[in-house]
Amino acid sequence: MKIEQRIDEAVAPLREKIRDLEQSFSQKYPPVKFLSEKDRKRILITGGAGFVGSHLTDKLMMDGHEVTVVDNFFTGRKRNVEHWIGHENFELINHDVVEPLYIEVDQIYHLASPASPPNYMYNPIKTLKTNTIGTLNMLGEYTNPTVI
Ligand SMILES: O=c1ccn([C@@H]2O[C@H](COP(=O)(O)OP(=O)(O)O[C@H]3OC[C@@H](O)[C@H](O)[C@H]3O)[C@@H](O)[C@H]2O)c(=O)[nH]1
Repeated sequence: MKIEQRIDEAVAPLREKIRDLEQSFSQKYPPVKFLSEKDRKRILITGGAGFVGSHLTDKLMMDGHEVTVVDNFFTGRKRNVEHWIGHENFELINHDVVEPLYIEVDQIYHLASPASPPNYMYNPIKTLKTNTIGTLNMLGEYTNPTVI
């Protein structure tokens, strides 16, 4: 094998890494208001990758809050919130609300549920667990929560 060919092969993965880095630096987020520490809330949205949750995520992020989305992606999709991934005010956690979650927040929007009837009936027992144990988990983990 020629030396030039060897060099090309060794350099190819580095070129790819540089391209990825350039892309991540040039990534633009939707415009976000600046909120002072006093006004900025830490908000948890369960089911935040779903239809309602992802629009709520957009609104609260653009208002300048810190948003944590918890979703098990049963019906929701990562692509619904992917435009926020990497933003300092945003976090995405793949988690099933039936399991406890320890996280300190000021407000909770609890939207994790298979809302549409076919999804609701796909596994009725799991749906019941999500709606009962999931809600209890959201209510129980916080000292002074506002759960909406
Ligand atoms: O156990 C579960 C079940 C569901 N989820 C998540 O909860 C979210 C629920 O979002 P869905 O889009 O299914 O449901 P939504 O309530 O947001 O909207 C739904 O009701 C209103 C209709 O107009 C919409 O078309 C319909 O999608 C999803 O992201 C899903 O993955 C969990 O995180 N855990």
